[in-house]
Amino acid sequence: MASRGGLPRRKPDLEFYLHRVFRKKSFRPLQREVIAAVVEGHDVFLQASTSFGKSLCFQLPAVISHGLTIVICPLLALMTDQVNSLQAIGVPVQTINSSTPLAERRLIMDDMLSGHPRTRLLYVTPELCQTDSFRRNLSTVHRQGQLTRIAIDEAHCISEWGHDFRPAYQELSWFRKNLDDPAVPITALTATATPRVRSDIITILGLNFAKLKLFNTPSARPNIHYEVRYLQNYDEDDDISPEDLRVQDLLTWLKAIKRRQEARIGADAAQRPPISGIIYVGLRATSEDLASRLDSEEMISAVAYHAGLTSQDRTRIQAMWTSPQPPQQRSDGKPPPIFSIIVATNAFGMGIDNSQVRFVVHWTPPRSFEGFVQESGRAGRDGRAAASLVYYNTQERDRIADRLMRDADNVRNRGGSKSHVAGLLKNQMARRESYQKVVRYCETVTKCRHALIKDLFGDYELEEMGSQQPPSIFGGARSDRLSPSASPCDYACDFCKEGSSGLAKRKGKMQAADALHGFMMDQMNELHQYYV
Ligand SMILES: Nc1ncnc2c1ncn2[C@@H]1O[C@H](COP(=O)(O)OP(=O)(O)OP(=O)(O)O)[C@@H](O)[C@H]1O
Repeated sequence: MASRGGLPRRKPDLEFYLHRVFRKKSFRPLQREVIAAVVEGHDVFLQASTSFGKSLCFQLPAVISHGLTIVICPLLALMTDQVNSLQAIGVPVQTINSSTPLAERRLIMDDMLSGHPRTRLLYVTPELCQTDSFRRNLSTVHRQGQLTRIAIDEAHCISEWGHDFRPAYQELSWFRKNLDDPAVPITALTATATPRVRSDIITILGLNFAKLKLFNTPSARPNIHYEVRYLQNYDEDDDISPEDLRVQDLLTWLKAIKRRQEARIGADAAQRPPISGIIYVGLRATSEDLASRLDSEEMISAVAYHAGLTSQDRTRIQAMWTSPQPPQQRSDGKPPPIFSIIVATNAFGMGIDNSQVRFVVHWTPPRSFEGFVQESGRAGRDGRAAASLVYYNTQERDRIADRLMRDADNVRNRGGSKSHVAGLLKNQMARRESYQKVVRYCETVTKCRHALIKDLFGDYELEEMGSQQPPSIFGGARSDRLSPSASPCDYACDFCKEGSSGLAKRKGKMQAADALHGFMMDQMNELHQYYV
């Protein structure tokens, strides 16, 4: 493990820059080790949960080093966020993207090619890196000895097996092939990558195995209690709709939390800021309906968030969310809420930072396992106890599987060159495989959910590749190495709390629950037909 002792003799004082430039008190676990490896000039692969503080792992080295660090970022909003916060603390940073005026581009390029650039970090899109003129300029900066390193954010976008495949990312292979003698070190960062995606990142970017340092945080977060809430399948004769059933169940769960809080802190409970939670739903309409329904409850303040809102509304909700206000009397005369809930589609997430989210609920099974890990990981970023709930029944399972199947049909019927269609189909297949993992996660009642997440995500393979993890009571240990009586997650999941038979009994509410095996086989066969 890299440590203070592992740094070169005249090692930079990382803490000094952390305090002085970035105004942070201390490194988060593992951050220092990653930064030290980057500063030492290694190729670095970092897979760390949302809000780990991955950006600091290339920003701080860029501030310490001479020369220019190029940062590749897939989203304008992410880029702007990071650039604004760096500018606010006085770091010389620039960005070239679709909205950069020509005159400003010229100034940035002039500085870049000056032989001693003032700019320390230059944020660009992967598409810009494909252009001949930018590549020529980068080669010049490299020949001048001023290209210090390349940081590739959201590196999973490189892989067709990933959930956010972006073809321009694949062309980033140009860096390693062309910027050699000496090779420019590359730092690849992602929150979510399956073993196949990881392997694509390492191979396509040409990361040097001899000099590569790998780091990861466990995909399952130790402070999150993972639970699947099984719902009975709906029958037309039922007098309660699936939606009502879920709302009822959620309200019961929230009321239990409220009671526990009142028992713990008594009358002070009303003075506390509300408990924050996110409910992820599949459709904009559901987000609107559910938010207004929950908001009508006295103990809840709820708001909808989706891509159909105006940008002013989205900004207002994000601001409210990132800096929660103390309890206030509401305009309708209701007492201050105990819970503040955002009912969101997956448009809500990236770059939105609230470390105090206490629960994340998936209203229906998530469509991808990577998405699930990322979204549930928005709970408990402050390290305190939090919960992840997934509502599940086999009807919802099959409905989503059908939708994914239709997506694959659409891709096939869309036409285009053979290789283009093959690439898209590969991506569709990856999506289906990812969804199968969601199904496996939800339907397994014989294993700790933390261990299951790590299995399904391939954490153990990273361990075997020598990846460093932050110290944790169980973060690096294989569950099957523990004694059979111990709870691998310290009772932070429904399996470890209720035991296999308790869980199986709850799952038994779904008729046809035993159809998992058949479902998996059908899915595999269909996938195979598509791919061949
Ligand atoms: N050592 C630290 N101490 C305190 N705050 C930190 C530290 N490192 C990073 N942060 C803060 O944590 C927040 C999340 O950081 P960052 O955006 O880099 O996370 P990330 O790992 O890139 O997450 P995501 O996957 O969501 O992009 C930021 O507000 C950042 O300023």
